[in-house]
Parts: sequence; C-alpha cells; structure tokens
Amino acid sequence: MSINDTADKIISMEIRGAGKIAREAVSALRDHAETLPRTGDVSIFIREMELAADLLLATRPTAVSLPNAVQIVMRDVRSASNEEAARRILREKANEFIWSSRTALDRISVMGANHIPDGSVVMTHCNSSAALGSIIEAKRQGKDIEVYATEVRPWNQGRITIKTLNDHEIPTTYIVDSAARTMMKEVDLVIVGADAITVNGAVVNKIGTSQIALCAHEARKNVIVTAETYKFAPRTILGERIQIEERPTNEVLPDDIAAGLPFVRIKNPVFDVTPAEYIDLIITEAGAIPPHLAFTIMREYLGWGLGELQNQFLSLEKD
Ligand SMILES: O=P(O)(O)OC[C@H]1O[C@H](OP(=O)(O)O)[C@H](O)[C@@H]1O
Repeated sequence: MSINDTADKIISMEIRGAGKIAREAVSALRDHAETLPRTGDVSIFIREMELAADLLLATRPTAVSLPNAVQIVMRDVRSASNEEAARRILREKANEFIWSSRTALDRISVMGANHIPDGSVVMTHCNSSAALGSIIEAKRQGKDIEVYATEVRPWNQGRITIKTLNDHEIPTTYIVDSAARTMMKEVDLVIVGADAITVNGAVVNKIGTSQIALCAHEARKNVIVTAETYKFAPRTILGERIQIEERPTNEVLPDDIAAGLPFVRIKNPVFDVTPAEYIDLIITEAGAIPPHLAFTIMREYLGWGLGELQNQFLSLEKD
C-alpha cells in the first residue's frame, strides 16, 4: 500500500486502533523506501522519508503510538552514513517494531488474563486489541467469563468487539454507552486499551472511558488498562499536552438535520482523559504497573524520548 493510501485509510478510520495504526504506518514507511530510486545521496533519501513520515504523523493527532513508532524507525536512519546503510536500518527497525509490537500484545494478553479471575464479568469499551487479547486469553485458559461491551458512539467500534467475542464463544452483553453505570453492578472489573498515557499516569482512550472509570471507582470495581510501552508519551514530561482529536460533526448528526438547528452546536471529541486515581493497573509487555510509575516506563523503554528532551533543554539553556 502506498504512503498516501495508508494515510488516507488512517484518516478515514479504515485503519484504526492505536497499535494497528502504528504497525501499518511503519510498514508503509518500509514499503515507501523501496519505491524511492537510489540516488547515492543519503540526505535525499532521508528527506523523502521525513516527508512520508510527516504525512503519516498528520493523520490523527491523539494516539501517541503513531509518533513513537515513526521515531523508533526513523531515529537511527537520520544518522546513517550512507544511503544503503539508511535503507538497511529503516528496513530492520520497521520489521523489528512490527514483530515486537505483536510480541507485546501476546505478553499483555497473558498478563491481562492473569488479572481476570475465573467466573468474572468484565466490562470493556471500544475495540482494543490489547484488552480483547486479555479477555480471549482468559477464555482460552478455560476461565468462565462474561463480557459487557459498549456501543461506542458514533463509530460503533463496539460492533467489532462483540463480533470478535462472539467468534470466541464468549457470552457477551451489548449495551448503549449510557447504560454503563446502571450495568456496573453486574460487573467485576473493567478492561480497556489506551491511545496515550501521560507522565502522571493519566490514560487517554476512546471518549466515554473516563465516565466508565468513574462509575467503576464509585462501585469499587477495578479498572485495568492494557497498553504497549509505545503508548506512553515522553513529551508529556515537558508539559506537552495530548491533543484530543475532534472529528467531523456529521459523524454525530447528519448535516441535513444539523442545518435545520441553527442554534445547536455539535461537538465530536473522540478521546477523553481518565485521571490516574481511577486506574488500578496498567498492563504493559514489560509488566503490570500502578499508573504513577508511568515515568519509569518512559525512562526504561522510551529512553530516546528523554534524551531528546534533555537536548532540547540544553539548547534552551544555550539560547
Ligand atoms: O491499540 P489497541 O489496543 O488495539 O487500541 C487502543 C485504542 O485505539 C482505539 O482508537 P480508535 O478506534 O482508533 O479511535 C480505541 O480508543 C482503543 O481503545
């Protein structure tokens, strides 16, 4: 798939889910490199690849897995001594990222399943491969579990979730988003994914997650977030805020109806922020951590992010 096709599919949400977006972006970068003619000039190659990376980065602003994945793949390419080395590094880093991303999901699924006791009822929101992986693994281990899955307006990702759960013969109850609090009394724990995790352990995920976490907190039910380490956002250490994507309003209300309501404003933020105090555990491939240890994950697994931040501070001091 060309870089433009991949970017278009991410924008239109044909490619969606924070982890999948990262893998597809990386594989598009790898394939794009193959289409570039060899010039023998490494700077031309790097410039072309940066343009392609920028195109992908401009698609959706919230899931930090996208810029993290692009950085993981591009970082060493930028310092390659010649074109062939740059091409080889890019190919290797891309393949490594895709492989490690899948391995991370497998590990998270096993750890996530360990946190789902036999006989429990789990609520999930949206369609997270990490959260679903944990539920499916619990079932595979022979645990008797049930799931409550929300609809997830306006894109209805809940339908993808219930199809997957049904395919795995997991008894599932499908509810509208606003039924989450009423149904919380039937539920033992909540498992969701993440699009970004900030340095203070707050989790950015599909709109509605924070309401569910709040209800779970009120009902004394555990909230577990499943997230690969590349969902952590080191730049939040500097105070950079995660941008919450606002999508077209006609995803919420068709334009012809909205046109007849001139005093009505429509908003369509597609993610929200769940504060750390409503999260019991974040399960990563590196282990399960309480949210306040988010910085440790950033330091150990996204160390490059911190090095870059340090350089920024140094250049600020020089100015
Ligand atoms: O990476 P995995 O766990 O699959 O998904 C993580 C999150 O990405 C999705 O965003 P969207 O549907 O692309 O807007 C959902 O918010 C989901 O919880």
